[in-house]
Amino acid sequence: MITLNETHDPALRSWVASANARDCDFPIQNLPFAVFRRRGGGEAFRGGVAIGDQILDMAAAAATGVFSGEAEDAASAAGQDKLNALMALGEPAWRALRLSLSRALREGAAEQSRLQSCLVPQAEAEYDVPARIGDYTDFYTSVHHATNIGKQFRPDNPLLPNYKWVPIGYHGRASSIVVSGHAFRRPSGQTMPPGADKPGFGPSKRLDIELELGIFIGRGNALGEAVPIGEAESHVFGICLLNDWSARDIQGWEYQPLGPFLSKNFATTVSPWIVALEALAPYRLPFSRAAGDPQPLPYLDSEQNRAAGAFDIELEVGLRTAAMQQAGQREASICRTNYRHAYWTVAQMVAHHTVNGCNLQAGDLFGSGTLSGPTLDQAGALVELTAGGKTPLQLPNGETRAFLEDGDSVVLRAWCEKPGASRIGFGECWGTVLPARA
Ligand SMILES: O=C(O)/C=C/C(=O)CC(=O)CC(=O)O
Ligand SMILES: [Ca+2]
Ligand SMILES: [Mg+2]
Repeated sequence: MITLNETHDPALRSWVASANARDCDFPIQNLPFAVFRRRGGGEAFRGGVAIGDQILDMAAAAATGVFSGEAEDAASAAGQDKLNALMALGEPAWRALRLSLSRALREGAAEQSRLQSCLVPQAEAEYDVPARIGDYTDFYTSVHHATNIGKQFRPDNPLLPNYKWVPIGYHGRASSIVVSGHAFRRPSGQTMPPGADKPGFGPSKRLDIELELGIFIGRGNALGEAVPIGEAESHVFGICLLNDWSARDIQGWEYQPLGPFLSKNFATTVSPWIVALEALAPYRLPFSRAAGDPQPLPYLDSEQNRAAGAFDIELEVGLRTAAMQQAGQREASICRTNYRHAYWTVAQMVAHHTVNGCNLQAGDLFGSGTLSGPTLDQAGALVELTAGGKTPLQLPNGETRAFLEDGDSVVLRAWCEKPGASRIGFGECWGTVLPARA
């Protein structure tokens, strides 16, 4: 059962005044984790918690002695240079730390005097990838994305017959996962142009985005032991934003029969902030199958998953070209959708990934898969939004885009909002395309 507790109370206010602003991503009800340091000072990276426009430095906060019991161990783990130790502690420790943080950051808290000096403005911070990611698995949980992109890659057979039975995924590459703000070079590779009789080589001409959420695994499972769906969420630390940059021309030529390879492993961008699963409790939704679709097999089905397996998370993609940036214009919104449209839930991903005995480890990352919604303006990739490049996007400054051009920056955003609960956000996930290496 998903239960709300005092940390979710929308009436709570923080002594960090900026956290009480109406559209703040990081009110006291959120309390997401990142790894950060002050920019340019040669400081060590350490864990921090977002509160308003500030970061509570967890290494400094733990040293003040304001945390006790289970929260004390969790607070020192949260101050390390990666969050793996905190992730490995498990759900009771995460809950204890969240409760202590919520109490210590509340208006009127006695801890204010000791924690005040542990705040670092987000405007002065830079971030690192928040965990040592041992393994990265990318799922394919939007049936709308699978159908749209399937029509382009496989016109005769867009949605393969396994889709509605198996939460499809592939093993991605962890080494090239970067944090928001990172610029990367356009990849070069082999492509087979339409009508050609042999492949060419060169910079990708169909560089794309994929709007995804990233799911960080907390406590792992032993090799050989499946995680039952009823316990799956206790292995999930939290959720971030993820952009799975994709070179569609390289993908189309290389992907059969083993799936994406060099078309996706040149860069994957994650947001610095990980929103704890507990913070998302007010935004849980029932999960069900449309009439006519098969019910999930028993190992992918539970009462809890049916009652509240899905999440109500609003998602948006913005594109800012080099010309827009030069003119001081903000990004143009190119897609707006919601995570509620996913065909498979987080719990089902964990249960499926481990059903054969595969062991997950603290800090492992799942991609949700591109989160396209049911209508085309809700598509989370350019290849869908532009019908494979045939109908380019018209940008407000008169430019058009079929696929990404050099100098383009893309930002992903997500937030949860509804009457009777506090709005919480995921911050931003930015990446910029640089020209291919000459
Ligand atoms: O349908 C295909 O052949 C490939 C689809 C993808 O691009 C794979 C992927 O990264 C999964 C996803 O983001 O949903
Ligand atoms: Ca993907
Ligand atoms: Mg990628």
